[in-house]
Amino acid sequence: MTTDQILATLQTQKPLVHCITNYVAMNIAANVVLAAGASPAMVHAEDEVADFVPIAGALTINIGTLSPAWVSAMQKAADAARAAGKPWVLDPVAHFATPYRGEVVQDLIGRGPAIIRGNASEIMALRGAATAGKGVDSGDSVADAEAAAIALAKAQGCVVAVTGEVDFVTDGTRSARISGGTEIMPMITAMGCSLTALMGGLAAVAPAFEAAVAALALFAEAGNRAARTAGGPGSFQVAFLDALSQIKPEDLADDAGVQWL
Ligand SMILES: Nc1ncnc2c1ncn2[C@@H]1O[C@H](COP(=O)(O)OP(=O)(O)OP(=O)(O)O)[C@@H](O)[C@H]1O
Ligand SMILES: Cc1ncsc1CCO
Ligand SMILES: [Mg+2]
Repeated sequence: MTTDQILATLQTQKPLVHCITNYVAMNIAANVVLAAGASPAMVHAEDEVADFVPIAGALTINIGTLSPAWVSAMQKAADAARAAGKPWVLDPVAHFATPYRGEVVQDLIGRGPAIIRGNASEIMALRGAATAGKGVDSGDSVADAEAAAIALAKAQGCVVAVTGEVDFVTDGTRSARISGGTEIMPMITAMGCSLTALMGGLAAVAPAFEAAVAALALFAEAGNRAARTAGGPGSFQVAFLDALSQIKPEDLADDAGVQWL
């Protein structure tokens, strides 16, 4: 499927996206999913996630503000997604920062995500590479993470998406680079978390590799448009949601900014 077909399908089907994300991201991630045309639900109680996953089109798990009850819910949700044949997307926020985060992420990877989406430092650290990242923000370039992304995709049999100035997506065999967006984007918290939620929505209606590329192309185009009017990070966030809601499938038909490798 092409990016314009994927966006058109999302907007017609309006898939329900089950998001387990962090306290920082919950509001903007839900608004991003809605602006693109899908339907978010932030559901993280351990007693209900396994019942919610089967009614959703896809699941996303972000470990940003984890704690034991949340981790248990993430594990149950991931297992339910696998059992129901629903794709799920993992966002390994700052997993290298503490042993607890690292152990949780390794456990979740073992539960079969369809896509792992992280910034360059997060993806490099998943392959044991030294990184300059300290917390949730990346300290490394995407170019330096490409080899790790390919190795990770091959080892886990999943799609890996690395974000930064120019994004990189790979399934271990095919790869793509996506350019666009603006340097204002990393100045707004939870843009990456929101992207992960949107990627889940697109993975509900398209194969994982194409869905990941489509999510990045959509973010790049919305970022380009918002940068034309924004005066800084505050107004950019508002302009970004407006732009995302105004992008039509045909606006992405030329695949501008996507380099298929
Ligand atoms: N310098 C940049 N120029 C253009 N776009 C960028 C730049 N940095 C990040 N982006 C875009 O911002 C979005 C979020 O990517 P980023 O790598 O900042 O995620 P992240 O570090 O996981 O964010 P967070 O943890 O705050 O949610 C992606 O769409 C990415 O393409
Ligand atoms: C700032 C922050 N802290 C934990 S999660 C999060 C959102 C960006 O990843
Ligand atoms: Mg992040």
